[in-house]
Amino acid sequence: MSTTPTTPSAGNSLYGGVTNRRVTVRDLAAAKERGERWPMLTAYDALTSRVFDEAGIPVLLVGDSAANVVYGYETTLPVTVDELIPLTAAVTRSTKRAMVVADLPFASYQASPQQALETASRFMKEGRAQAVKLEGGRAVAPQVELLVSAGVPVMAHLGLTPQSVNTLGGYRVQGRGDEAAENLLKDAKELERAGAFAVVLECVPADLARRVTEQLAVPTVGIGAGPGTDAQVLVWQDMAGLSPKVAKFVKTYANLHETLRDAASAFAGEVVSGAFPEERHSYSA
Ligand SMILES: Nc1nc(=O)c2c([nH]1)NC[C@@H]1CN(c3ccc(C(=O)N[C@@H](CCC(=O)O)C(=O)O)cc3)CN21
Ligand SMILES: CC(C)C(=O)C(=O)O
Ligand SMILES: [Mg+2]
Repeated sequence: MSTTPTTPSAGNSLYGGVTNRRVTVRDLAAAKERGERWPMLTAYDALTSRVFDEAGIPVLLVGDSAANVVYGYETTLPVTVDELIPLTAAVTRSTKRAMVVADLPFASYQASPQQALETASRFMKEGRAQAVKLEGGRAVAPQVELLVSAGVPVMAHLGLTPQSVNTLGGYRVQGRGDEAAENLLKDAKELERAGAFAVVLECVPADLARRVTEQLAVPTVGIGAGPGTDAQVLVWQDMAGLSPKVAKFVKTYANLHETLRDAASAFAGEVVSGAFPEERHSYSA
């Protein structure tokens, strides 16, 4: 498989720069020092993650959003470690260059740092992930500390944390108002202190995300957090126009829903009419 990005960007060491090895946490730290932005996409299977690796996406997240886009659950809460590990293994097997980050699912890390390490070790041993992501503020700082001390790079996730949808009261913008903003900023600093190598900021006001980005040494990854973060992430099916409904923060760069529906309809029509298969699709004796 190709590991050379098809659309290298001159002057960006990360996007199009690193070629013959996996992207590391040090590459991401260096990118922030140079003021270079980078993209992250979710990935859940072999063929699409290969495409994203080829496109030069430096970080792929096997998101617990697989609950929604792969398994068809309403929220991310039901998805299990056993459901996510095979997807993680498929993504790492099919990529050569991207750093693969595995989302730890709901209730697989919150109970204790020990639980977090047991779960993370499965994602690394069985899924061959290079890093894990977990949701939450200072409450999970002890988890981050133990994981990092054990050699597991940890990406943090603040703001709209979908695993807490039931305590947040829905998928709403977080960090509005002075008190909530200061609280989120403190969480971000505490997670950085605990050793997180990056912090996802989901659905927070753009000015707050910019402040967090300025005050942290580690990169921030925004989703619905405005243009001031170091990186941007989207769920790939949202970005590619496959998801039936998307949040306001999504921009669609393709219309896969229409493209695939038209392909399926064309196939169906030709089967019904007998136009497919032709002789060239058939074997002789
Ligand atoms: N396909 C997909 N894309 C995602 O981005 C995503 C998932 N699934 N599953 C897990 C979470 C859930 N996410 C969501 C879901 C809905 C909104 C949403 O509808 N937000 C409102 C904000 C309303 C407000 O407070 O102003 C919106 O209208 O955009 C946001 C994030 C993000 N994650
Ligand atoms: C949207 C990203 C940040 C995520 O956590 C997921 O896809 O699960
Ligand atoms: Mg997630």
